[in-house]
Amino acid sequence: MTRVVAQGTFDILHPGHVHYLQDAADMGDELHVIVARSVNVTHKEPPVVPDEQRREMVGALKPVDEAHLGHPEDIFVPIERIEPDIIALGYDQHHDDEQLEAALSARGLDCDIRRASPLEADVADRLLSTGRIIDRILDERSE
Ligand SMILES: Cc1cc2nc3c(=O)[nH]c(=O)nc-3n(C[C@H](O)[C@H](O)[C@H](O)COP(=O)(O)O)c2cc1C
Ligand SMILES: Nc1ncnc2c1ncn2[C@@H]1O[C@H](COP(=O)(O)OP(=O)(O)OP(=O)(O)O)[C@@H](O)[C@H]1O
Repeated sequence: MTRVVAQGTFDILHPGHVHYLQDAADMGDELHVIVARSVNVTHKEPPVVPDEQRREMVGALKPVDEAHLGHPEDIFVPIERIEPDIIALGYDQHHDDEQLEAALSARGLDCDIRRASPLEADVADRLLSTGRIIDRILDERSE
């Protein structure tokens, strides 16, 4: 039984998220997703959708066995509980693979770090990022 963890903000869902989660699910037998708390999304605009609602939507996706809300202060607490064999980072996630592996080892956690693949837009009109969806809403719905 290989347990995989994926993680991210997942504010407004789109097919890039589904692709990432399917890719992560294909790395093992059971997929757990850690949904970042709004307070920890500091590297970009914070999410619009509340924490628990994002967790609920991610948990409803086919590749996902269980969705968890992240810890507010210590990102290694959910990892200690879930005990994954693999952590699947998204293709563009800012975490440094080696630093993350070292921090996990320092906490006595032994997991493989892998990178998922990107889903690129095949037609110009596909919206494969939450930021692009929000930009489109602002363009088309503002007076
Ligand atoms: C191994 C790992 C564990 C994480 N655990 C948590 C957590 O417990 N709580 C949380 O708020 N975010 C957690 N995160 C999410 C990061 O904070 C996160 O990558 C970022 O805020 C989400 O941004 P993104 O959607 O642009 O990747 C975790 C990330 C990684 C790589
Ligand atoms: N087009 C995509 N292809 C593959 N993975 C994706 C794609 N878009 C997002 N992901 C992955 O989904 C996870 C959650 O991403 P996140 O919630 O930051 O969405 P986002 O659409 O990239 O957001 P934003 O546009 O605000 O940066 C990350 O691991 C990210 O790499």
